[in-house]
Order: sequence, then structure tokens, then C-alpha cells
Amino acid sequence: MIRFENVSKVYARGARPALDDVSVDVSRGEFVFLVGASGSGKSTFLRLVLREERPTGGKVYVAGRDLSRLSSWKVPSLRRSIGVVFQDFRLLPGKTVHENVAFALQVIGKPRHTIRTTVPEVLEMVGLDGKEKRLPHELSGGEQQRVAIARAFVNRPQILLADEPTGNLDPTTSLGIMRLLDRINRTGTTVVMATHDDEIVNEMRKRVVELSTGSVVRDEVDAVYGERESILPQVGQTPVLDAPGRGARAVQRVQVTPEPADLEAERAAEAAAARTATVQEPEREPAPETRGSSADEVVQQVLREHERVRAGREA
Ligand SMILES: Nc1ncnc2c1ncn2[C@@H]1O[C@H](COP(=O)(O)OP(=O)(O)OP(=O)(O)O)[C@@H](O)[C@H]1O
Repeated sequence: MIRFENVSKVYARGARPALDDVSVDVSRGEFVFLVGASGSGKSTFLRLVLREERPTGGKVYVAGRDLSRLSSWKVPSLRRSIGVVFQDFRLLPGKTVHENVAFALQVIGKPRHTIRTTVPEVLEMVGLDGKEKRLPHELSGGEQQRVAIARAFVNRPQILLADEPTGNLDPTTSLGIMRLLDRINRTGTTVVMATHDDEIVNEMRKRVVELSTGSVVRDEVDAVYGERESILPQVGQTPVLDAPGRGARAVQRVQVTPEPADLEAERAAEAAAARTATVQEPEREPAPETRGSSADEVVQQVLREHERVRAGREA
């Protein structure tokens, strides 16, 4: 589903590569944690998948498409097949929960009746039924992240990329978010999550790809956060699942299902940890020419426009 073949990325001439000869193969339906110290190249990896950046060497394939050969006009379609979730949620603060999620379908031109049926389904799935009319600032941090996940997932993307999705959340709330991502993964969506959160990685026991100064130093299934014994599978090979002698442990998938007591604790923690990591409401609806772009692109455009207007006012 995602294949990096000897990918390098150098941002500026003479700078150290952000990615250096990286080869990774993520199969359809896999869940992969991308770990590594700050600056090791995790976000660069995700940006290359979205073709927000282009490699300086090597090839990136997404869903069978060679991104170096993808025409610019096909990039929105690529991005529509990829949901993205960020640490800072990026919700539109003047829109309700329902409207934030519906927005993702509106911008890709889905008919109103589809939106009317799909949005409540996905809000129920993420555990937000009953909160459709709330504004983001009336939600806890965990709930805001659920809205962001619902928005990323409502179009049923083949791939979900998550960049530090638990970075602003306490451990209990984070676990709830991970359960949700695990559930989404079990619907067949490939999930790649960049994280520093060792507790989460240790709890979930998924495949871990570790980057260090732009190189893959570990690629291991059923793994914990900080081990370095490794096998590095070649491109085209999936990691060996059950060859302890080669460094990979047998796969023992932890089924992360919500326990009622956990859910209660999670809700209490979420309520206590209400955060407002949102930006101000954009003043205008997205321009018609943005139709056809992915929801994430349009959200970014709208938020950037707002920032521009606000900066202008403050100047
Ligand atoms: N747009 C850019 N221009 C120049 N250098 C960049 C750019 N983006 C990232 N880099 C550099 O590339 C390297 C990898 O950065 P990247 O953001 O991919 O790391 P990361 O692992 O995601 O870090 P963090 O965990 O702090 O988000 C760093 O040295 C960073 O300074």
C-alpha cells in the first residue's frame, strides 16, 4: 500500500538528509508506528506519502501509484484516499461537530443525502453521538481528536496517517484514541502513526519502524518502543512474522477492546482534560475552486486564510 524504495530527502543543499536511503513496505491493512527522536524524519516520511514533499532520491509508491509520475492534477485524488490526523486537531472552531465532519464530504462534492446519513454513522463510531451540535471548544481534547478522526475517516480512506495524534492528550485519553485508531485499522484501513509515545507503542504491540537521523534503524513486528534488535526487511518483502531467531517475535495481536471501566475513566479524564487546541473560525467558506481537493487541503487553506486575515488585522 505504501512503498519507499531507497528514498532520500534533502531539504536544502548541503543540509543533512531528512531521510537517507529509506526502504519500507507497508502492506494493505497494516498498522505501523513510526518512531524516532525529534528530527529523525517521521513527518517528512508522512509528507512524502501525501506528496506534500518530493524525494530527492528513490521512489515512493502509494496504492500502486508511483508518486514521481503522478500528474499534479491527480494529487487531490491521491490525498482524498488518505485521511490525516494531527496533534493539534485542526478543527474549524465556529462549526459544530456535525459540520466539521460534514465539511470533509462537502468539499469533495458528496450529495446532501449521503452526508445526512454518513456523518451520524461515523460520529457514532467514534463515540460522539449526542454531541453533534457542540462546538469544538465545548469538547474535551480527546473528544476534539475524535472529531478530527471522524473527519479524516468519513470518506473511508484507504490510508490513515496520524502525526502525533496523542501528543496533546493525557495517557488515559490517549488510550481511548488508540482504541479508535485500532478499530479503524480493523475495518481494513492502513494506519501509519508517527509518535513519541512509548506507553502507547508498548501497549499496542504493532509493527514499529524506527528512524534515526533519517535512516531506518529498526523494523520489527509486535514491537515495543525502544528495542534495537532488528530485522530490516528488503523492499518487496513484508517483515518476517514468526522467526524469533531473526529478531522478530511471533505476532500476538492485542485486541484493544473497550472495557466499561476503562471507558468511564477515559470519559472522566477527557472531561478533566478539556483543551482548546483549535484556531479561530475562518471568516469565509472555502472558495468554490477548492472543490475537488481533499478535506485536509481545504481545511489547511481555510485556516491559513484566517491566519493571514488575523495577522493583517494585528499589523
Ligand atoms: N521544510 C523543511 N525545510 C528544511 N528542513 C526541514 C524541513 N522540514 C523538516 N526539516 C528538517 O528535516 C529533518 C527531519 O524533520 P522531520 O520534521 O521530518 O522530523 P520528525 O521526526 O517529524 O521530528 P518531530 O518528532 O520533532 O516532529 C530535521 O532536521 C528538520 O529540521
